[in-house]
Amino acid sequence: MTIVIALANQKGGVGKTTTAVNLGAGLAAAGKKVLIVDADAQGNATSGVGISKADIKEDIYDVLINEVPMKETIMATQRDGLDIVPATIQLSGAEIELTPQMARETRLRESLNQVKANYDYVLIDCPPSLGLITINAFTASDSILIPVQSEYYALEGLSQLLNTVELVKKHFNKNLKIEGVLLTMYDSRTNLGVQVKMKCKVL
Ligand SMILES: Nc1ncnc2c1ncn2[C@@H]1O[C@H](COP(=O)(O)OP(=O)(O)OP(=O)(O)O)[C@@H](O)[C@H]1O
Repeated sequence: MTIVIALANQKGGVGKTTTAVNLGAGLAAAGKKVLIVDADAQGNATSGVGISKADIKEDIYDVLINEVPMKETIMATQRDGLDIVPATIQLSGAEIELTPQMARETRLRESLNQVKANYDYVLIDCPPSLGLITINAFTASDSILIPVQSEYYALEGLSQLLNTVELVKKHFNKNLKIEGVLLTMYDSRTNLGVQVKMKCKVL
């Protein structure tokens, strides 16, 4: 059975993309079939797995807005077992374009449902916001892995993130779970690092 995990935190630069790419590559190296869905307009997961922007014909924007079947956007990477649905900067307009559309919260789930049986794991790299794209990711996922950077404002905004999870559970995906908090850029030699780790443990 396929496991779909969203990497999410509306704070920027906490390690969502780095985790998606490395977890994806690690799972593929362990013999699993993995699809990364790049849902961030910066397209860093796309370039992170070695895809050149010039080679992308259709991307996640076309899936969400133009209803292009996801299988037509999937690109193989150089690593066996690791595929990606790429993102480009055109995704930055998608939040606004999705707003008046029918089934705007469930579009990613519906398109993913057509391909996910081909994979053991699907990892969705979310943008640094709690907008419609992140809601689409939560609606399509079994669980959410929350990278938290070990820094001063690490836990700020986490309650908003958890509220969004509750709303998605209530309206679109009652089985959605929190996979866990992943502490990134942790330095055990600093008091701050140790304090953030303790706070994450009591969450
Ligand atoms: N575990 C880590 N240790 C050290 N540096 C890291 C780690 N994870 C990520 N970084 C670095 O932190 C920066 C931000 O990481 P990344 O792009 O993965 O974050 P992000 O949450 O996806 O960002 P955004 O919110 O902009 O999408 C990058 O320069 C990355 O190389």
